[in-house]
Amino acid sequence: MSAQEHIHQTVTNHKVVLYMKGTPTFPQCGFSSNAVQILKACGVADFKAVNVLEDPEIRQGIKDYANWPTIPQLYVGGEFVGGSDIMRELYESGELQKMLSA
Ligand SMILES: N[C@@H](CCC(=O)N[C@@H](CS)C(=O)NCC(=O)O)C(=O)O
Ligand code: FES
Repeated sequence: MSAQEHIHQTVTNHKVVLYMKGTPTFPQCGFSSNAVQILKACGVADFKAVNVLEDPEIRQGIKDYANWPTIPQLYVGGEFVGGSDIMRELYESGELQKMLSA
C-alpha cells in the first residue's frame, strides 16, 4: 500500500485522527501537544493518534495528502480540518466542538 492509500484508509476508518509528533501521553513538540490539549478540552478521549516521527513516509505523505506543509494535522470524518492554529480558532468559536460531536 502506498503512503497515500494508507493515510486514506486511516482517516476514513477512524472518526477523529490526529497526525502528530510523539504520542498523546508524550508529545514531542509543543504544536502537537497543543492539538492534543484542544481535543481533550472538547471531551474527545479516544481519538486515533499517528506518530509521524515513527514513519518518514507518513511524515512526508501527510503533507502531500491534504497539501498542508506542517504537523499536527487533524482529520474528522475523513476530512482535513487543520493544524494547531486552526484547531484553536475553531475551538474558540465553538465550531470544533460541533464538528466533533456530530
Ligand atoms: N502553525 C502550525 C505549527 C505547526 C508547525 O509549524 N509544524 C512544523 C514544526 S513541528 C512542521 O511540521 N514542520 C515540518 C516537519 O517537521 O516535518 C500549526 O498551526 O499547526
Ligand atoms: S518539532 Fe520543533 S517546532 Fe515542532
